[in-house]
Amino acid sequence: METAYKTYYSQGPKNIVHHSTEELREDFLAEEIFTAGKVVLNYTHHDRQIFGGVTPTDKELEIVLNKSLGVEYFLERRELGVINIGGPGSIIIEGKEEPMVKQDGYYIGKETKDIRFKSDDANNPAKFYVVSTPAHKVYPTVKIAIANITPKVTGDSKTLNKRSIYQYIHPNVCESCQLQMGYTILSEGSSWNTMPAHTHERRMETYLYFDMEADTRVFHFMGEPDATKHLVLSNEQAIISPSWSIHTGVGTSDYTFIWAMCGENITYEDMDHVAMQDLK
Ligand SMILES: O=C[C@H](O)[C@@H](O)CC(=O)C(=O)O
Ligand SMILES: [Zn+2]
Repeated sequence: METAYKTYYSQGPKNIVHHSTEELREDFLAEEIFTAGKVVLNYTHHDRQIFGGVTPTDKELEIVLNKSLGVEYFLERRELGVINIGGPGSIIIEGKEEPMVKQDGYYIGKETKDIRFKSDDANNPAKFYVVSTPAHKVYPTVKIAIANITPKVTGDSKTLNKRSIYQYIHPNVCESCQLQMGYTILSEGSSWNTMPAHTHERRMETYLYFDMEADTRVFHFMGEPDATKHLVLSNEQAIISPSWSIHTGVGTSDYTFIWAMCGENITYEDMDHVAMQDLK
């Protein structure tokens, strides 16, 4: 059965000048990513990134997108990144099963036909965050464990932004056509991600915020640097950041996030840094 998705059309900075809070949420926020026993997908026309959650319980799940993408099978012309943020599970790729504990990831190359997602315990399901981008070359499928990544430690506790950036899908770890994906963990007492802020006109990005208590909120900021707006996010919600927008957030307590980018290049450092005096 074809997997449904929610479509988000592209938005330019002029569109959002008069957006109400509700309209901002409708155009940029994915409110529920992990639904027990289901595949939940979102399709943004910003660089045609697909992002969502696969939460298997008592049976295996797969992503079926043939008719809606106009292809024979999901990854005919796409690549896929996966990171498990839930209980232990496994991924079965072309019949070969690999265990996936929390923080295990995968790069799955174009032309992979059969991918199934499974949880060890239906009461503590795996939560596979998945991001797919258009791809035109086959690169090898690689399992990625957080323990094998040397994080980039950045920020400072004085400015409340000390954090470790784990680059999962990055040229240091594996090849990809355009997908870049990683996991950022804030140090205790730090609450700002991606501050100082940046844009990257050449790439869009999506963020998934998670590992939050029920009452914790992240104030996520978006918009052109001199016209920022915010949305309030709770646990396991995701947000689209167009290439022209900053993307930064501050939490009321602990949180973690996964970022995923695609566009013209895979040069992680290719950012347009915003000076503090230019933020409005
Ligand atoms: O373009 C790069 C992305 O925004 C993230 O990698 C930023 C991030 O993890 C952070 O600064 O906390
Ligand atoms: Zn960024």
